This record gives sequence, structure tokens and C-alpha cells, in this order.
Amino acid sequence: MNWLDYAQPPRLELEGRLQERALGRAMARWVQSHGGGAVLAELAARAAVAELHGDTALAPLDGERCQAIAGESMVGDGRETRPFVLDAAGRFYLWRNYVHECEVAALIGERRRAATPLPVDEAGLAALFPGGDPARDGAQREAVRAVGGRRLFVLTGGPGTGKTTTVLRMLLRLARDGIAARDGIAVAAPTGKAAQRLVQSLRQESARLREQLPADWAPYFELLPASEALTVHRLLGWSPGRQAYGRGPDSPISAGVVVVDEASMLDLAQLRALLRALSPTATLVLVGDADQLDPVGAGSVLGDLVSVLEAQQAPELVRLRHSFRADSRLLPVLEAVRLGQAKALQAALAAAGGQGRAHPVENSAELARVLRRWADGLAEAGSPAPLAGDEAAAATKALRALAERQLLAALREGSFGTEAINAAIERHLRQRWQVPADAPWYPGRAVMVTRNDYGLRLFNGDIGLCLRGADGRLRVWFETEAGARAFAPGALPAHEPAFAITIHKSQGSEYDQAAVLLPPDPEHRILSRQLLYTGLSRARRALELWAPQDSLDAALARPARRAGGLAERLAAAGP
Ligand SMILES: Nc1ncnc2c1ncn2[C@@H]1O[C@H](COP(=O)(O)OP(=O)(O)OP(=O)(O)O)[C@@H](O)[C@H]1O
Repeated sequence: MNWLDYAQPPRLELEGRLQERALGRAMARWVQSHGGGAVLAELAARAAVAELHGDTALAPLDGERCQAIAGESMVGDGRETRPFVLDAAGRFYLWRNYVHECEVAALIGERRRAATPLPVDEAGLAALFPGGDPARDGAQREAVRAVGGRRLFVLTGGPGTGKTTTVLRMLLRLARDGIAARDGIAVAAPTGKAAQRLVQSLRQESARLREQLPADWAPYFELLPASEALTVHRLLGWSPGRQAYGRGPDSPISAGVVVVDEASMLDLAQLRALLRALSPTATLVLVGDADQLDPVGAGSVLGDLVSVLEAQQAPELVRLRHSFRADSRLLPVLEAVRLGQAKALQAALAAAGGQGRAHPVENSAELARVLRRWADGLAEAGSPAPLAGDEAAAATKALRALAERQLLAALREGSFGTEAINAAIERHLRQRWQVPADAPWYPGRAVMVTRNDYGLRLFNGDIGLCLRGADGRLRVWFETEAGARAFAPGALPAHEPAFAITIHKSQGSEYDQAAVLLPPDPEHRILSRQLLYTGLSRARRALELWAPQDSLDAALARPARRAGGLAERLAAAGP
């Protein structure tokens, strides 16, 4: 491995302590074989493992350790290329993470300084919010007002606060300003599913708004991206052969406005690549919920950016706070989690009545009990009847019924993980529905696609339901924008059972009712406020929290901001 190569972090998707130890040992050996001392070898190993956990650096070292590595030739202060960097604050970096942080901070600083705010046409703004109420949509209007003439804009807010609704109006405003007409608009999201959802929501909302606006707005609607849902990877022209992005400073993305939704999923390396690939005059709009989980890769860029912009009361940031969700009884639950307040969470759950329940699931026996109740709920609906009449319409109905309730678990592996839970639920359903043991597929089996298949237009995270057609054949149905589509089970891309999915995978989806299961070990490092918030905020109408108080307290107490120096660098790069 070439540690100086910071173009792309190594694809280390392995999890678990064994792999971590192996990586750490390999790194330590590499350091020692290149003449590094024991302290450096240990720090390098820890930094490599910390990167797997999402940290871009080690938390500042004490003076003694800084001293111990001061003379190491492999450690620099960032001015020259070295495998490791010890920055002025004592943070220890792998070279690429240091470079990425510095570049991201510098490019964001440049974009902020390059703003030439354009006043909004107030009549146009009022037209975009027909019959609006400033108490509810004031911040949305502010976002539309503030985006004009900016090269960077950040829109954050919890679920249902109208982020997509606002993005549409921001784009229409920019189109009217002439920006989009000249250079075009690109919208993307880190995952295929989120990108598809974004384009779909924009299209639905623009159909509604178009009817309410005067005819002279029509040309601006034509400029909205209506067709392809782009992942950030695709927007950047990722070439698997070259293992590099095609878009960069020499061949920038040809769009005057670039919107990236679900930006909480962007990692540091992706944001750097994106910033490098924008034309200098383009407007970048980052949209997401800064309180959600950090990305799989290293860094917590949206969280860092929002915290810095918020502290500076910067005009490039608008936080939407009013939720347009029909059900506001769950909002205090989310707010308590967001702020890490255990007592407020208990009170909010109690006040939510039947819509918010907590079960202290402390061990496998208790898990089996709540799982059985959950699986009974699924089984009672019965094995779905064969489709009749308009099969696609009937399948859509069945898929929507399936999406009404979802079990979300923090873990994937182990007895509290989705793999074991799915196996238990499937066993129960097979028994209740009398599915023959040798039939892998049966009506009512829910699966989730785990890899994007652009040819089939199925994306990682899409949920399908197996149903029997009138012809007696089993097919797996997916709800897509073009209506429900069916696939032979054998034709599906990689997939897994979906009666329970991880909280990580649930990002961007919503359910009427969600149950959220945390591991009973309060020491488990996956527990964090963001994890709990992300899980609970998937519920539209009712939620169940399956966790002992200790795990809950641990999650609430851990804001889980990752170690690194981006926030400090962003603040220093200033506007
Ligand atoms: N100003 C508004 N007036 C009335 N309804 C609104 C307004 N803004 C948003 N809504 C409604 O609130 C709901 C959520 O809006 P939207 O999908 O834009 O939110 P979001 O923040 O993108 O949601 P999420 O990310 O949780 O899916 C939609 O039904 C939308 O029509």
C-alpha cells in the first residue's frame, strides 16, 4: 500500500476487531520496517484503525508523545509530503486525511468568500410560497432569499421540515436569476436510492407548484433536472478501471448549480473530490440532516460544516425547524434525543402515549419475546394472496402495506443484529404460513437489494416483496417511480432479507411505525446519539424503542462527533 497516495482511501470495508487488529499490526510493521520507532508505530496503527471508525485524526496527543515522535523523518507538519502529519494542535494524521481536511477547508473558504449576494425579487419569492404562513415557512423563504449569488449554501433540518420542498424553490429562484439557464442544474445524492428519491420528490413537488404559479414561471421548470438520478460517484465520473474520478479541476462538472442531498452521508474524501470538480462559478447546495449518522467513510463533514456556520451565524446556512409532519407527538422525542436529554426523552415518550413505547430489552430472552410479538404482527396479516386483476396495482398496495412497519437494529451481526433477527422472523413466518422447508422464496418474503444495478434500475437499499402472480409464478416486486416492477427471484442483484434492516441502511427512508433495537451492552461503540436519532426519526406515526436504560443513556451521552480537525480548519478558513 502506498501511504502517500491520497487520491483515494483504501477500500477497507471489513469490520470487526480481528480485521482492525490485522490492519493495525500491518501498519505498525510498515512503520518499523521503514525505520520508525515504537511510539510512531503504535500511533500509526491507532490512526489507521481510527480511520476505519471514521476519525480523520487521533485526538490531540499529550506533550510527551509529541516529543517522542518529534524527530521521526516520516512525520511532518504538513508542509512537505510525509506519511504522517502532526499538526499544531497535536493531532496525528495519516497524510491523505490531513491533505483532505486542509483542501476542503480552503476550498470552502474560497467559495464562501466568492459570494456576491443577489437580492431576491420579493414578488417572485412570495409567488413561490402561495398562501404560505411565515411562522411555518419563514426559514424556507430565508433559504430561497439567501442562496442567490452564493457559491456554497447549506440547508439542514430534521425529517419532514421541507428540505426538498425548499430545494425546488431555491432552484426555481436560481433559474429565474439566469444561473441555471446558462450552465444547467445537477442533483445528486451519495446513494442511488437517495438520488432516486430526490429526483422523484422534486418531480412530484414541481408538478404541484407549477399549477399554482403564473405562466411566466413555466420556462424555469423546464430547467429542473427531471430524469436521471445521479449518485455523487457518477456525478464525479468515477471510473472503476482507473479507480479515479473523471471530474476534477481540469474537467469540471458542467453545471452551474449542483445540489447534493443527504449530505450527511458524504465523507471527507468525497467532499474534497466534489469541491475540486466544481466549476469556480458554480453554486454548491448541500442538503441534509446534520443530526443524522455520520457517513460510512471518514469524517463528519456536514456536521462540522453546520456547527461552524451556525456558530458564525453565517448567511450560507439555513436550518429548517418546523416539521410539516402530520404527527407532531413524536417531535419532542426526537428533540430530546438530538439534545441528548434522557429525562426529556422519557417524558416525551410518556406524553406520546401509544405512539411512543419503550421496552427494556436487556437479553436474548427478552429480545425473543418482543421479536415474537413483532413477527406475529407480520404473520397475522397472512401469507399474501396471489395477485389478481391489475397485478402492478395490487403489488403496489402490498408493498405499501409492507412499508408501514419496519424493524431497525443498530447491529448487523450477533444475536442482536439484523442477520439473526431476519433468520428468526423468517423461521416464524415459514412456520405460521406453512412454507415448505425447501422453498427459498415464498409470498410475503421481503428482501433488500444490497448493490446498485443500473441496468435493472435497482439500487442498494431498495426493498422488494415476493408475491405469487395469477400465473402461479413467484416474482419479487419493487415500487419504482414508473410503477411496481417485477423480477424473477434469480434475476435480482445481491440482496438479503429485509424484515429487519440496520439503522444505517434505513437512512433516507420512512415508515408509519418503526421499532428501534439497540445492543444491550452500554459499552458498545456503535451507540451514539446520532444513531438513535436516525433510527427514531424514521417513524412517521409510531415508534418503539427496544433498549435497556443503560444502552439508551450511553447512546444519549455520546454525541459521536468524530476526531479530526476539520471544524477548526473551517472556522480558521473563515468566510
Ligand atoms: N411550506 C410548506 N407548506 C406546506 N407544506 C409543506 C411546506 N414545506 C414542506 N411541506 C410538506 O411537508 C412534507 C415534507 O416535505 P419535504 O419532503 O420537502 O421534507 P424533507 O425535509 O425533504 O423530508 P425528509 O428529508 O424527511 O424526507 C411534504 O409533504 C411537503 O409537501
